[in-house]
Amino acid sequence: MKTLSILGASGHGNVIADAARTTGVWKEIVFFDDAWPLKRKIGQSDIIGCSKSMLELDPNKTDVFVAIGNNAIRLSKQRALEQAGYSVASVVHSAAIVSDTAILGRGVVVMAGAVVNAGAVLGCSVIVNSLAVVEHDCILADGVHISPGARLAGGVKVGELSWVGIGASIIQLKTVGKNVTIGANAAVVTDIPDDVVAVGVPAKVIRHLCD
Ligand SMILES: CC(=O)SCCNC(=O)CCNC(=O)[C@H](O)C(C)(C)COP(=O)(O)OP(=O)(O)OC[C@H]1O[C@@H](n2cnc3c(N)ncnc32)[C@H](O)[C@@H]1OP(=O)(O)O
Repeated sequence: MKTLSILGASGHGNVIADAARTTGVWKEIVFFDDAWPLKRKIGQSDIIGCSKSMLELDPNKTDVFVAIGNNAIRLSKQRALEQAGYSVASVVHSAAIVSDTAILGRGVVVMAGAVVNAGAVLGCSVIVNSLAVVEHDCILADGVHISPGARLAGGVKVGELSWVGIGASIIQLKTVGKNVTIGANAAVVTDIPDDVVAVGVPAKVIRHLCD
């Protein structure tokens, strides 16, 4: 059994460690964070070094995981670790439901109570947070975060680095573009273009991020 080394000793990281423990896949879970050595413990786990010292680990003895909430930073750190030869794990909480026909990329986490249904395809570094629902045939690109309790109906597509806020809903077959933020509790009933913030019921664009 390998160790799981998690980059990012945040609340999010602590939840990922909890999820990883339920799987029984790793013999121990340790953290790396730039708050080390001032901060040395998170939850049940030790923080044993900073982000630089993580690159001294033997890739044969550890899997790695990036637990950073910011989608762009998480994805870029994951790609850097992969380029350095590390194996990036995916973590599926034992109380999540993931269809055998769903496809999960590297560095995905599916938290407690979440459902990922048949034919869904999740890219790398995707977060499916607690109690979120990703229905059949959804396609989530790299670096997407589906927040707690958000629900994506069948065949929804979400572009790279987009964030679907807590409790939001997206009706079937709609497409959310790249680098989009969908606000908490929004109801998405139309396609949403790239690089915008959309909120409300029904969701409307309130900001263009490239302006
Ligand atoms: C485990 C975890 O914790 S995972 C994290 C889960 N967290 C979330 O999902 C948070 C989602 N974030 C939001 O909903 C935020 O409000 C955002 C990102 C949509 C907007 O945040 P900001 O850019 O700071 O916008 P700001 O707060 O300035 O609001 C701008 C306007 O939009 C409105 N607004 C903001 N969010 C929403 C929303 N979810 N629904 C409806 N209206 C909203 C505001 O009332 C404000 O309206 P006004 O101009 O008439 O006063």
